[in-house]
Amino acid sequence: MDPRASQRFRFVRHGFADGVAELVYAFDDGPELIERVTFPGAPTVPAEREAAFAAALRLLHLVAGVSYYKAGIPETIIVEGESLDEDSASMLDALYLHGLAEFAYRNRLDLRSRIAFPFESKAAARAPAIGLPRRSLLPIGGGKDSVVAVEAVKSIGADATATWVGNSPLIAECAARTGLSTLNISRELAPGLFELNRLGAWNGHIPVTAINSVILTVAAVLYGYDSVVFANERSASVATLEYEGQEVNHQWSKGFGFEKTLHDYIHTHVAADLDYCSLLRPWSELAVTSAFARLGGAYFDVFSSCNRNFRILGPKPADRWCGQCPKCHFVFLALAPFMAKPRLVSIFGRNLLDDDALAGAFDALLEYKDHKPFECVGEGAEARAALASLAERPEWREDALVSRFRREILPQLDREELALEPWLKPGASHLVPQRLLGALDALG
Ligand SMILES: CC(=O)N[C@H]1[C@@H](OP(=O)(O)OP(=O)(O)OC[C@H]2O[C@@H](n3ccc(=O)[nH]c3=O)[C@H](O)[C@@H]2O)O[C@H](CO)[C@@H](O)[C@@H]1O[C@H](C)C(=O)N[C@@H](C)C(=O)N[C@@H](CCC(=O)O)C(=O)O
Ligand SMILES: Nc1ncnc2c1ncn2[C@@H]1O[C@H](COP(=O)(O)OP(=O)(O)OP(=O)(O)O)[C@@H](O)[C@H]1O
Repeated sequence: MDPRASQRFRFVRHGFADGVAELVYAFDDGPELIERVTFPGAPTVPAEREAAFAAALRLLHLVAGVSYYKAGIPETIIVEGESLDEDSASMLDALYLHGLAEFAYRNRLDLRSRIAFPFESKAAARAPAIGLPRRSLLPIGGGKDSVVAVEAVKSIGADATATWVGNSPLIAECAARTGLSTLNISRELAPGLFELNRLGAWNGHIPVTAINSVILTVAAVLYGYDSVVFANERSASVATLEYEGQEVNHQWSKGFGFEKTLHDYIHTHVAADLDYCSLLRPWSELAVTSAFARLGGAYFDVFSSCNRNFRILGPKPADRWCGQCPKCHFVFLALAPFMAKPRLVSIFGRNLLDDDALAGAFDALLEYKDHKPFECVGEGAEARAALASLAERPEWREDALVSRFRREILPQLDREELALEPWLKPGASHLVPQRLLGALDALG
């Protein structure tokens, strides 16, 4: 079937048995697309958590549907067997619209009039507190951000479990290195999606952090944790570009807007005592790389931020760092001001700032003659501050791209806007609960 020609996207049903969540979708009356998420050693849900678990599972069905909806983007969305309240529908409208903004921009589609989740009731009853134990799930993505958050939580001795979704051996190695208890949740996308892709379905970026966030929300209720503590930095809230009045942010579901929406939604619709937050929210990318250089020594040989490692189907890099993608370029640049040069070069296998062929790639990171890449990279202004600081250091200033920056780009910039120090100061906004505020202090 051709999902592009479909009229309806259907949330068919969801269920949970033997630790496996089954999430079922379909276009029109076409074949069912079934995603499975496996929670290892799942306990029986205690009676006082049953309603919260059902609400979290339903939320997962609705949020994970974005992977499938995007294949056809039909006119009508149908949620079978239940009715949504207005808050749920508007939360989902926002997630699908903003989370698919890059997908829409790159495919030249306008989703603004198309995404409308149906709703019936005005408001749902508020979820009660369910006595969740005081311990945290800490998601691990294999890169520097989660390492920094983990080390901060460890520094205050809080009870926490390193948790990851998917079967990446690289993430497993990082999680083991934390020394915390671990939880690995498996996620199997519906095989039919890959077949639809092969046949020419719409494809592109989806808000995967939202999906991981809700998988961990289900896990928190199931196993008994009172907080899901992500490691999304302040810089993630800044849009990649603006187009026809709409912000397009590759990292939308890592941004503060989504964090606040999901935090509030979980409190009102899942469990009043389950917190969702990001420990790194006050900090820029440069503050995080500076903290990683300080706290992350035990992970230097196992971490990687290169997203090409995390493909399900596509080829993975031979080494931890492909050296070709914007994420490798940005992380190299953002670590350089804070790490001894030989150490940094040995992590990446070569000096990326001494390669003329990467001039255009680094220009985009600086937002010089181009917009920021569609990747998880920091703000153009912080990339410029990092490069300006290297331009003053004898060990870096003669390297090809630093020297080119000094000659060609630096003279066009306002030097007052190139200081590194302001980027190392925290912003005010965060949703970190009282119990974990000490971990926030540990990063300062
Ligand atoms: C690893 C990666 O970057 N994948 C993106 C890539 O996918 P590709 O086709 O090269 O290979 P696979 O990852 O094997 O995926 C195969 C197809 O499966 C579909 N799919 C996959 C995962 C999923 O959760 N939902 C899906 O629908 C999709 O059709 C794939 O083609 O390109 C795709 C198209 O642009 C992207 O959708 C893949 O992105 C993954 C969902 C992914 O995990 N990406 C993260 C690395 C990522 O982008 N993280 C962001 C977080 C931003 C946010 O707001 O959440 C970041 O770090 O900035
Ligand atoms: N497979 C995953 N399972 C669970 N959480 C994940 C997974 N991948 C990423 N995350 C979480 O999503 C958030 C954003 O991911 P991101 O890739 O920015 O972080 P990271 O891998 O820790 O650091 P880096 O920016 O160096 O890649 C982090 O909190 C991270 O822990």
